[in-house]
Amino acid sequence: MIELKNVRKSYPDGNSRVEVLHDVSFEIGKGRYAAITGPSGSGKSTLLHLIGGLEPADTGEIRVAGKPVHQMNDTELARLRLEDVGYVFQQFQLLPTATALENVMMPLLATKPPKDLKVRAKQALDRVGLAHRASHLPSRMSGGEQQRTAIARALITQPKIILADEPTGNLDTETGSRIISLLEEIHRDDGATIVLITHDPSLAERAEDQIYVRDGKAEKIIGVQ
Ligand SMILES: Nc1ncnc2c1ncn2[C@@H]1O[C@H](COP(=O)(O)OP(=O)(O)OP(=O)(O)O)[C@@H](O)[C@H]1O
Repeated sequence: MIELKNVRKSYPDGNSRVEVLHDVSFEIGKGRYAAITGPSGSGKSTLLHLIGGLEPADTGEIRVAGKPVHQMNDTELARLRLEDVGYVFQQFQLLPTATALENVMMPLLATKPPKDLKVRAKQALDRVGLAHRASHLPSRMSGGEQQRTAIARALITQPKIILADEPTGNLDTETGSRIISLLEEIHRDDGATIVLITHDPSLAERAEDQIYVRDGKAEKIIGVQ
């Protein structure tokens, strides 16, 4: 489902460039639940951005759902982000002036919205246990509720892959654990491939695969469960 081959990524640093990822190669199989761990600044978010087509790699090959991300133009990348991948971020990234329901509808408003969009958004909110919060603004919801809304927003496009960047980073331990249980449930019931960045070893251990990023390299530990 996700395949990286000899991927390199650098960023500008003054007059030169600093290479964050050197020659990274690994695969994550269809329907697997993988955790990415590693020290702060090691390149975990960068790796997720490359997989999700948010940023280009310098060199190497990236295939997502069988499609060559490294060869895509902007239109194809936009379609990948819309159709194949759902994102969940540490800071939730909800629109503050929109209700929970409107936030969940948002990804499909940019395209030709399906006629039953509102019904689908309500179902997605119900799925994450938030049917009763549909008309609330993010500021009137707890952190856990905001992250559930963000997960419902990721689910509205029925993505094959969910990329979650430290989704529990702004939550207390118990709320964070419930968010991880929800992602596990989506993985189990929908067969979605989940890639989770976490600093918490106990959360990483709950994943089927672990990818450890350090010194610009990624080492995969296969079949932990
Ligand atoms: N857009 C950018 N421009 C320049 N440097 C960047 C950019 N994005 C990331 N970096 C640098 O790349 C390195 C890796 O960043 P990244 O956010 O991928 O690490 P991370 O492992 O996710 O870190 P953390 O665990 O602290 O979130 C860091 O040194 C960071 O400063």
